Amino acid sequence: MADSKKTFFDISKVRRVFQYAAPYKKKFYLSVVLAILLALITPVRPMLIQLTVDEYITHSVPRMVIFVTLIQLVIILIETAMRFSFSFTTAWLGQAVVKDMRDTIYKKILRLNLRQFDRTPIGTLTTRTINDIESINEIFSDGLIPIIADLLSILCVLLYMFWIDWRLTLIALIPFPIMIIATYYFKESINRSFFKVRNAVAALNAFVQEHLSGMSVVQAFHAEKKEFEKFNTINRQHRDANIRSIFAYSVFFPVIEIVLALSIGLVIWYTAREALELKQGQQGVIVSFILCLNLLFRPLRMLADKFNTVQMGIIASDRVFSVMDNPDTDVPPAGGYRDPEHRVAGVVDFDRVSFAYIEEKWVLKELSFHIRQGETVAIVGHTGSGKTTITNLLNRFYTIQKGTIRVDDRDIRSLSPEYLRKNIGVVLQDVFLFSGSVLDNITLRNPNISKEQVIAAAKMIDMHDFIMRLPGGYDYNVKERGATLSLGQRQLLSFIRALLYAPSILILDEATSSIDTESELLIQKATETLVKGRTSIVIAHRLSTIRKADKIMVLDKGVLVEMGTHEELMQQNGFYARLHKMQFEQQEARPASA
Ligand SMILES: Nc1ncnc2c1ncn2[C@@H]1O[C@H](COP(=O)(O)OP(=O)(O)OP(=O)(O)O)[C@@H](O)[C@H]1O
Repeated sequence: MADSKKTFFDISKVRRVFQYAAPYKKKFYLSVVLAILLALITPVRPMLIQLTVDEYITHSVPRMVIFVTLIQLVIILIETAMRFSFSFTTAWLGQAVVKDMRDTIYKKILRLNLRQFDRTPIGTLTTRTINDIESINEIFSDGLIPIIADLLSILCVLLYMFWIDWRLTLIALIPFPIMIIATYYFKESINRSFFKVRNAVAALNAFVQEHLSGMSVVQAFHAEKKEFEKFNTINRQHRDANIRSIFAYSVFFPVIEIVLALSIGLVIWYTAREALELKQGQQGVIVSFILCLNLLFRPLRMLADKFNTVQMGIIASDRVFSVMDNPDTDVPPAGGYRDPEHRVAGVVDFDRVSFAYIEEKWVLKELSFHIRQGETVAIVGHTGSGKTTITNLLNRFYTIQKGTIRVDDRDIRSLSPEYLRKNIGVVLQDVFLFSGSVLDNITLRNPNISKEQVIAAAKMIDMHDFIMRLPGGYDYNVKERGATLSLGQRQLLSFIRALLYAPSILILDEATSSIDTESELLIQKATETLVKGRTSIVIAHRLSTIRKADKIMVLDKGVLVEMGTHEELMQQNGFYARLHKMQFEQQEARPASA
C-alpha cells in the first residue's frame, strides 16, 4: 500500500509511459479532440429538452416538437459515433503501446545477465511481461484519457446547470458531500482488495505453474492430499479477496443511486415550491435538470474505479521500468572485439581464476590451466565441485571476480559476447526443447541453415534414420501430445546443432544416467565425431570419453587437484584413482544400462 501511495501521482512515470505513445501522436490527439467534443456535446440534449418543453410543448407547437426531436436523434447518433471512436482510439492506443513495451522488455530480458535469472523467479519476469504491461494498457483504455474526458463532461454539464439556474444547481448539489465521502471509502476499499486479488492471482499462478512442472514428484511421493490442501488455502484467499471487492461495489452503487434520487427529489421540491409561490411553469428546467443530474452521475460513479486503474497502471509501470532499467546486461559498455572473418583457434587459458556466485562464497579458487588448440580435456569431480561453473565462465555467462580467462591469448572480457559465444558450441546435459519441429529445434530458426545441411549433419552422427522414423520426420513436433524425446535423444539433437554451428571450442556436458543402450552407442560415436579437430571441454561421466581425453582435470571443491592422462593419474593413485574406483568401476561393469 505504501508503495502504491508513493507512486500514485508520479508524473515522471506517467510521462515515460506516454512517451511510448509518441509514435502514435495522431491517434493521441484524435482521442483528446474527441474527449473535448464529447464534453461539449453532453449538455446539448438537456438544453434542447428544456427548449422543447418550455417553448414548444407549453405553447403547443407540435411541428417544432417533432423538428427538435429529430435534431436530438441526430445528436444522439453523432454522440454514439464519437463515443465509439473515442473508446476504439484509446483502446487502440493502449494496445499499440503495450505491444511496443512488451517488445522492449523482452529484448531487455534476452540481454540480461544469467545472474539475474538466479535472483529473480521466472514467474516474476513472466508477470512483468504479461500482467503488468496489461495494467499499463488500461491507463489508456480505461484510465487517464477517459478520466480527462469524464471530468470535461462533468464541467460542461455543471456550467450549463449554473447558467440555467445557479440556485437550483446549488440545491441539487447538497447531497454531493455524501457521494464524495462514499467515493473516497469505496476507492480505498477497492484499492485494498485489488491488491489482495492481485497477490492471490500471482500466488495461484505460481503454485499451479510450479506444481504442474513437478507433478511427477508429487505423485511419486503420494503428496496429492497435502498439495490439494495447500492449493485449497490459496484458492480460498483468492475467493475472499474477490468477495471483498464485490461487497464494496455492492454497497457503493446503491449509495450513489440514493444520492442521485436525493438530488432529483431536491430539484423537484425546490422548483415545485417556487412554481407554487411564483405561479410560473418550471417544467422544462425540471426535466432538463433531471437529465443533467443523470449525465453528471454516470461518469462520477465510475471515476473512483478509473482512478484505481490509473494507480495500478502507474505501479505496474514502475515494475516494468525497473526491469527495463536493469543495468546488468551482458553487453560490455565499449562493444568488445570481434573478427567476423575468422573463427578463434581455440586455445583456452584460465589464469588464477576465482569466482563466487554469491559474494565471498568461492566456487572456484585460484584455478589455472592451459588447453591447447584441438585438445580434448575431460573435467571430473564430485557433484558441486565447480565443473559446470568453468563452462559458464568460459561462455561469460557470469563475470569472474579474480584472475583472467583468455581465448587465443585475448582476455574474454575484451571480446564481444556474441563473437565469443559464436565460437563456442555447447551441448548441455539436459537439453531444453522448445515447442516446434525437430528442424526448428536444431536450427533455432536460423534462416542461414538449410534443411539439407541439417540432414547432412544428422547423417554424420547416425541420427537421420532415427529422425525419419518419427511421425513427420524433421517436422515432428517435439512437444506434441506430450510425446517428448528421451534424454539421450534430446542430447543427440543438440549434437547436430553443435555440428552445424561448427564451433572452434566445444563444451559437452555428458548426460549421467537414463540413457538407453542405442542412444548410448550413438552418443559415444557422435562425441568422437564432434570433438574431432576442435578444442573440447567435456564434463565427463563416461569411461570411453575419459580414457580417450588428452588431459583429465580433477576438481575438488573448486580447486584443481590433479591433471594428466588417465594412465598418469591412475599411476599417481591419488584423488582421481579413488574417484575412478568409486564411480567408474561400477559403471564399467554395466556400461550401458537400458
Ligand atoms: N546459479 C548459481 N547460483 C548460486 N550458486 C550456484 C549456482 N550454480 C551453481 N552454484 C553452486 O556452485 C557450486 C558448483 O556448482 P557446479 O554446477 O559448477 O558444480 P558441478 O561440479 O558442475 O556439479 P554437478 O556435477 O552436480 O553438475 C555448487 O555448490 C552450487 O551449489
